[in-house]
Amino acid sequence: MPAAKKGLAKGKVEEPSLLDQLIGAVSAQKAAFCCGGEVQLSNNEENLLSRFENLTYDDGKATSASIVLRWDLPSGKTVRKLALPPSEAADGAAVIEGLLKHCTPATFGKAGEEVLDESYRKAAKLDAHQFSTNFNPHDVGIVDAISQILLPGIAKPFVDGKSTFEDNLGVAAELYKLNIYSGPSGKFRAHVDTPRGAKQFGSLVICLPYPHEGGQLRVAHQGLETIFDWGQKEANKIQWAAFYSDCEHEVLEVKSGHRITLTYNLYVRERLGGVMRQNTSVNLKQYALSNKFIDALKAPDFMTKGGVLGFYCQHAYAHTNDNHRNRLPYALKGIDAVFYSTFYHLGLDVEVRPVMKGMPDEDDRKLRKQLQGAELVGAKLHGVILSDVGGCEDEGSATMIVKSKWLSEWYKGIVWFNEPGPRELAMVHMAYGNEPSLEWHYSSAAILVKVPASGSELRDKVTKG
Ligand SMILES: O=C(O)CCC(=O)C(=O)O
Ligand SMILES: [Fe+2]
Repeated sequence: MPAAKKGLAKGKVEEPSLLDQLIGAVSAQKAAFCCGGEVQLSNNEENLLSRFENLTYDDGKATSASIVLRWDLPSGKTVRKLALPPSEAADGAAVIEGLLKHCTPATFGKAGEEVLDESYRKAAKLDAHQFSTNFNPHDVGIVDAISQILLPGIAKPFVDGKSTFEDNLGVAAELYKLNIYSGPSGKFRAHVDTPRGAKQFGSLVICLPYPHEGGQLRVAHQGLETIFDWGQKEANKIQWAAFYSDCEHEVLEVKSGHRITLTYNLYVRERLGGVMRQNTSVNLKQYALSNKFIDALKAPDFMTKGGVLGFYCQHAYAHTNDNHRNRLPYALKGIDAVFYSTFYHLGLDVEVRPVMKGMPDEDDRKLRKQLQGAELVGAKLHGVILSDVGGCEDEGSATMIVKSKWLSEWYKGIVWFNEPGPRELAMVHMAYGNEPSLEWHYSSAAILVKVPASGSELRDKVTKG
């Protein structure tokens, strides 16, 4: 830590205690600037077949098949292949020499230009379009681990005009280069990677199983550093590290062998919610619901005057919690997501609203009659309403109090598909009586779709699709 160094130079201030150092290392997310690990290789076909059998990592580690690299020869007509770890029989060393022959020297970015300088970076490279591999960091849980450790430090809620959400974000790892740092002098001096666009937040390095010594990766951030030493004599595992773009890092000199790596750019991207977007990769027309609904709309006697379809969400979303409500509709899942996105993509007016079904018994007969078959639909999603109204006799019935404080409208004639699902506390107010007490009201999240009337422009548009 810089402060400690200054103190020591004067010979007055003592080294911070181990505990202080530990606290310093954990504070303000400092410790979560990089992560890494290893994945064992499995040569046994049976093990590979069952490698996704374990639900948790407590039950067994993820393993990887041995890795195959294929690359194009400059003519573009022939493809070469290298299996890793190298088998002696296949004369791995000769194949590596062949691979190196088809690589070009790796450059690095300096003041916006690609520079070749072997005193700074000595390595060979293939660009992502020049090779392919059966290895994918998603398969062995590496991308999930990065999402869990590095993403929270950068996933600030982003605003898309409608909602703010950070739980919906995930990590995309894009293959960037194959690099070979060969002994005795392969290296990459201390540098910071150039992010490729605003959504890149870090880099992932996968060290493939090939014998080498040295070539440690040093990653530094705010006075802390981690060293990843991947040298191995008997290459039997894949090792990896991921770090934020603003971390200084370097590859120390490789002493012997070849340090073969795959590098990936890490991007932050929407993980949940894509189904609800205009440019989704899901074809909503393939939902049975979509076609059935279009058929119904085509029938002249189906909701001729238009109306409202209602579907109570089947999953719980904490929709009256101020921190969570903005994530709807993007956090909808399962059948709720299918229902919402089907109608949304047909171009209809669809919203998630809180609904209070079954208001308390209403004493006032006139009001009771009026409200028969009506549901109280919240005007929008919002936090729990706490009110001190209701403590006196003349403050009206519970129904009237809720209606006056809980921003809502009465809806009659909603065509419901199902019964209310999970309920959340929506409003609390005083209740008049001998003893002071509280009255609690609950709402369910529901998806409401406005069905256009027969002959309307919108209905014609939807049916002609
Ligand atoms: O190979 C490594 O460990 C790091 C490589 C690196 O820093 C880079 O490709 O920018
Ligand atoms: Fe780098």
